[in-house]
Amino acid sequence: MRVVVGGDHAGFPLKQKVVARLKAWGHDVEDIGTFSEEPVDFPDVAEALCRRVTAGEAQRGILVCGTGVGAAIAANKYPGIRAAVCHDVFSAHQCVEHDDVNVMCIGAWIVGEMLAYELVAAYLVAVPDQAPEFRRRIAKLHEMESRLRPAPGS
Ligand SMILES: O=C(CO)[C@H](O)[C@H](O)[C@H](O)COP(=O)(O)O
Repeated sequence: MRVVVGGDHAGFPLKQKVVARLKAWGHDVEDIGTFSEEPVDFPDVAEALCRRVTAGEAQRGILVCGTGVGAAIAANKYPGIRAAVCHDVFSAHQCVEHDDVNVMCIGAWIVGEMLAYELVAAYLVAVPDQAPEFRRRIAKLHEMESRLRPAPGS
C-alpha cells in the first residue's frame, strides 16, 4: 500500500521506526519529515501530509506527534480527511471499518514502538465496511464539510 508518514519533532524518533517497519513489510512509503528533533509545528506537517492523501498520492496517512492529539486536530481541518488518534488496536482497525479514517495519529509520548507497529498493522489491513449505515454517516460528514466550510474571503 502507498502510505505517507509524517511527524513533528516530538514524534520524530517513533516516526523513524514506523517508517522503517512499514518499508520492511513491503509498503510503498513516503516520509515527509520532519527529519530531526529540531522543533517544528505539527499543523505544517499535517497539512503537507493531508494534501498528499486527498490528492490520491497515498491511500493512507500516518502522523506522529507527542500525543497524536495536535496532529489529529490539524488533520481534521483538512477537507476530505478523517483523522483519529488510535492508541489501542481495536480502534486502529475499527476507525477504518466504520468511519473510513484516512489519517491515523499516534502519540510518541504515549505508546512504545511495539504497540505502534501493531496499531499501524491493524490500521493498514482494515477496509471500510460498505454497510449502508456507515456509508450514510460518511456522506453526512462530507455534507457537513460542504455546509460549514467558510465562504472564500470571509
Ligand atoms: O503532542 C502534541 C500535542 O497534541 C503536539 O502535537 C506536539 O507534539 C507537542 O505539543 C510538542 O511539544 P514541545 O514542547 O514543542 O516538544
